[in-house]
Amino acid sequence: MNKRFTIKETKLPGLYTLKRTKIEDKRGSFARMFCDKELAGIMSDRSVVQINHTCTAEKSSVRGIHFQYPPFAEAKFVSCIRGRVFDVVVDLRRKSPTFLHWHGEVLSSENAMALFIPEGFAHGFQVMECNSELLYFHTSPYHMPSEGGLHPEDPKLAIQWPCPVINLSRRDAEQSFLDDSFTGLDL
Ligand SMILES: Cc1cn([C@H]2C[C@H](O)[C@@H](COP(=O)(O)OP(=O)(O)O[C@H]3O[C@H](C)C(=O)[C@H](O)[C@H]3O)O2)c(=O)[nH]c1=O
Repeated sequence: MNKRFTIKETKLPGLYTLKRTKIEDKRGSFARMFCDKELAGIMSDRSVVQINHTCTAEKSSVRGIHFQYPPFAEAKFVSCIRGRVFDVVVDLRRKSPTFLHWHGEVLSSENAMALFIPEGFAHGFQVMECNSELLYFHTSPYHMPSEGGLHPEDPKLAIQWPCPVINLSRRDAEQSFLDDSFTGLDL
């Protein structure tokens, strides 16, 4: 059987795009969403401990940008199973040569693209089609006290969102902008 994922590293070390192989026939298509054997090279000794699902109704809505502090820092495998989103990750690893750099990737059910996001990155997305749905595979359990967040319109990040940012949760809208006191995560 041919490989089920095409894996490529991005310009942010440790962040990978994965394109699912769609097996298509007259009924439609079949794709594998996760495979510990084929993804062992990037999953390493991590395992999936939680799977979350979000549905976001209105185009231009933004969720995020979130992360968890160590020891609850998590790797996330994010896939879009309906619609289309502009997915954004920010490198928060203090020792990284790309500290505070961001990467944007269009994930859609159509392009079958996913992101593997290692520990030390913050994640958010903007909906580009209404009623878009994401699946997240997490390698660390949700731990609310360890949650951290960045404001999606933080000038220090200068994220180029494709549409005006709307529908932020109260928590996200109230995130303060980064200042020089933020030195990142020590991972
Ligand atoms: C993340 C999470 C949340 N929750 C509860 C907490 C709230 O009562 C409710 C909604 O949480 P929140 O508003 O933080 O959901 P999002 O804004 O979609 O957050 C997510 O969106 C960004 C883009 C992400 O990458 C994270 O996976 C996640 O933080 O679900 C849970 O019960 N378990 C969880 O793992």
